[in-house]
Amino acid sequence: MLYPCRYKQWLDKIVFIGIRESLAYGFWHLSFSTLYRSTQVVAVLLGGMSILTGHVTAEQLMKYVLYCEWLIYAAWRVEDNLSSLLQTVGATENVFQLMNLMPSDQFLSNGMKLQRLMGKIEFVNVSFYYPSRLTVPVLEHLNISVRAKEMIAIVGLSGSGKSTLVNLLLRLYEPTNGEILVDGFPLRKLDIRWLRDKIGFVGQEPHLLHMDVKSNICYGCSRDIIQEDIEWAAKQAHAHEFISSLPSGYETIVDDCVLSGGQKQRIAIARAIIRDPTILILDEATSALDADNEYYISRLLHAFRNDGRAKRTIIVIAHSLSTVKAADRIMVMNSGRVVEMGNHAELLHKDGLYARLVKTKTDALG
Ligand SMILES: Nc1ncnc2c1ncn2[C@@H]1O[C@H](COP(=O)(O)OP(=O)(O)OP(=O)(O)O)[C@@H](O)[C@H]1O
Repeated sequence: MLYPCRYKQWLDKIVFIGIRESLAYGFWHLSFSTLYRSTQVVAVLLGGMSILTGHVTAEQLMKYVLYCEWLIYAAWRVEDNLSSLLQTVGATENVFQLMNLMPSDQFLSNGMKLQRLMGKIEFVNVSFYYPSRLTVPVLEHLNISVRAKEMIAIVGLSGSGKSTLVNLLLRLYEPTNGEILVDGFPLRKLDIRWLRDKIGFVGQEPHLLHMDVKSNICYGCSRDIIQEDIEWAAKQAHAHEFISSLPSGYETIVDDCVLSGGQKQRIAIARAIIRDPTILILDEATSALDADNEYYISRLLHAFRNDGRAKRTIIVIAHSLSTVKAADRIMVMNSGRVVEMGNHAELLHKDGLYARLVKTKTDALG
């Protein structure tokens, strides 16, 4: 009941401010119009009498009325502009407050940069609560070890903590307890920019920026990229064909509303693999793909797994059996804990949660 109550309080506040603003505007316009019109009436009445008595000429009266009108109109405009100016000053203050915010500590401190990242990942007794929900444990005493160049699939019921685990690995949050190690070094001691540069991440809802496809694919990539690299990445992600059919091919301007969910996901996958990351993380990155494209992406993961040169550590949160089967090991999560670990055949044989997930939804596990 806490959230609806707070929401209502804010709505009431907005309504109160809105009513006050409308009343103030109404009062101001009423008084100004009254003053404006009555000035004209008084001027014409008094001026008319003065013309009759011969004190002023009709021409002088007309000039007087016109000057008054201009003056009042100008005063009105000044007031209008002044109130816009005050609103702008208020908004600018907020913008400056945001600009003055300091980056978080992890960006300010210079952490370690390893000579070569191998991609070994360990979670040692990691527990985690989101700062906004300190009473609900999301991960509890997690102990995981992912070997360098291993492909791990994470499956589990919705809300079991799969994305949270990835958020911790990306250091978007710090574990409440325990330690995450990368190549044996504590994650919090590594240079976060350097580490993120070595990680390719595709999230559940990838965002495209309003620029051409080419720039969207190489966005955030620190090495020099040529057109062949971009096309190679797009081909790997099975995006080349649809990109080539766009009006200007790789130069077509796109954004979030122009492409379908599956097309955006394929561009995001191309964006992740063009960086040649040591660690590739896919969080439900194929959820919007049709069966054909899903199959091709799982083949790509297969290729990464089997080709010695392309091998990298891959963590994939997936809902599809074809992707999950491509993994060396499958990690099954339930209520923030790892409840099963093994390959597809071993887990089926175990007849636990994984087997149940496979049985209930033959091709949907995440
Ligand atoms: N930013 C957040 N603040 C508070 N609680 C959160 C936040 N993000 C997730 N949670 C909670 O943490 C729990 C785990 O969420 P998480 O997204 O990690 O699960 P998931 O297994 O990835 O689920 P799904 O498969 O539906 O994506 C859920 O109960 C969720 O409500």
